[in-house]
Amino acid sequence: MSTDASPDITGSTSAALNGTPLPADDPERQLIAKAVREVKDTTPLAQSFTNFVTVNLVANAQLAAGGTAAMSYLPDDIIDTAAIAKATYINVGTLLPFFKDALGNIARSLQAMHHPWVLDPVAAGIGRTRSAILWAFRSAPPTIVRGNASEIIALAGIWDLNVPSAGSDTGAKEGTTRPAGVEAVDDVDSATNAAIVMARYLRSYAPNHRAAVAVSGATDLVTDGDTVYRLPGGSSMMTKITGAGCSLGGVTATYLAVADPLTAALAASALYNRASEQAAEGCTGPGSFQTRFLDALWNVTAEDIAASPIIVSHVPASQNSVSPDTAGTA
Ligand SMILES: Nc1ncnc2c1ncn2[C@@H]1O[C@H](COP(=O)(O)OP(=O)(O)OP(=O)(O)O)[C@@H](O)[C@H]1O
Ligand SMILES: Cc1ncsc1CCO
Ligand SMILES: [Mg+2]
Repeated sequence: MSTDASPDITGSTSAALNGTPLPADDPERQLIAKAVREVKDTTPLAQSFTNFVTVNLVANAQLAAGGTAAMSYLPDDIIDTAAIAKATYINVGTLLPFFKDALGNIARSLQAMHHPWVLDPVAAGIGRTRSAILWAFRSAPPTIVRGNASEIIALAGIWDLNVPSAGSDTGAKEGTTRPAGVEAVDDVDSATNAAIVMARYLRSYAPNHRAAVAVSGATDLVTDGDTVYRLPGGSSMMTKITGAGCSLGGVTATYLAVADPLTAALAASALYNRASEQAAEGCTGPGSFQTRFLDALWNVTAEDIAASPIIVSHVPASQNSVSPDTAGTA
């Protein structure tokens, strides 16, 4: 890895927002606006296998963004629904022993169908059963992984991806199995290298070689493996309701139903930032915040979402040789 002063493969040196603003006329902003409008116009179905704590918020958020929802827990239901849904969301927050084999089989079926899906690796690193399920996804991986920083670092460890340590030349792995519960104990920037290496790994399996990883936090990070996008803003009230991250994963799947993975992840993150800012104005606590947040998901415009502040940095060309083959894959 790099032997100069740059401590990670993005060239980012600190938690500060390194990089340059995404220009107002960048084509990616048009793609974001198009995805947001297309969801509102076409009401696409993204199905979910999601946790029992936040299932209602996931469905309501997908509806508020303009999509539609179907929650499935039977493997044959999920496969049948995948044939009619444009994308699927799998969230491993509340597992049962039965799912140990079922979820791996479902992922392999989705892979055979070339069906795009989003994984939220909730609490990655906690429990042998969850780790076995996440391991099973390694050879039939999702199109997008969306999690908090600790989950992304832990999943990279479970998948044995060769994530270079920030500031070192050793190639040592970060966060091999770091248990973090459902809440992050790492900041978003510390998951940058894990996110880049993971995105490259995902895209090596994607039918059209397009994939993305989204890391949520005070400033969200989205990468396709070549470019890192940081999306500041939002409201810390998001940490006072359960399911902000889970429903972000569901809405990411809604956008994935109509858009490429990078655009879907950017659109969902930007929508959540703008909607949570709007919701925080005048809320009196978590209850009114959640209600106002659903209204804001409905009311924020495609133009507002596409005009969001986005900071871009490119993975240094010298590191572009990092590939799934050298990233610790089997
Ligand atoms: N301190 C913060 N300030 C602003 N926005 C935040 C903050 N923390 C989280 N968010 C936003 O909250 C949403 C969920 O991110 P978070 O990292 O909390 O997910 P999570 O840990 O998976 O959540 P959960 O597991 O509770 O569903 C994202 O839209 C993110 O931008
Ligand atoms: C609180 C909680 N426990 C398992 S899943 C979940 C929702 C947030 O991830
Ligand atoms: Mg979560």
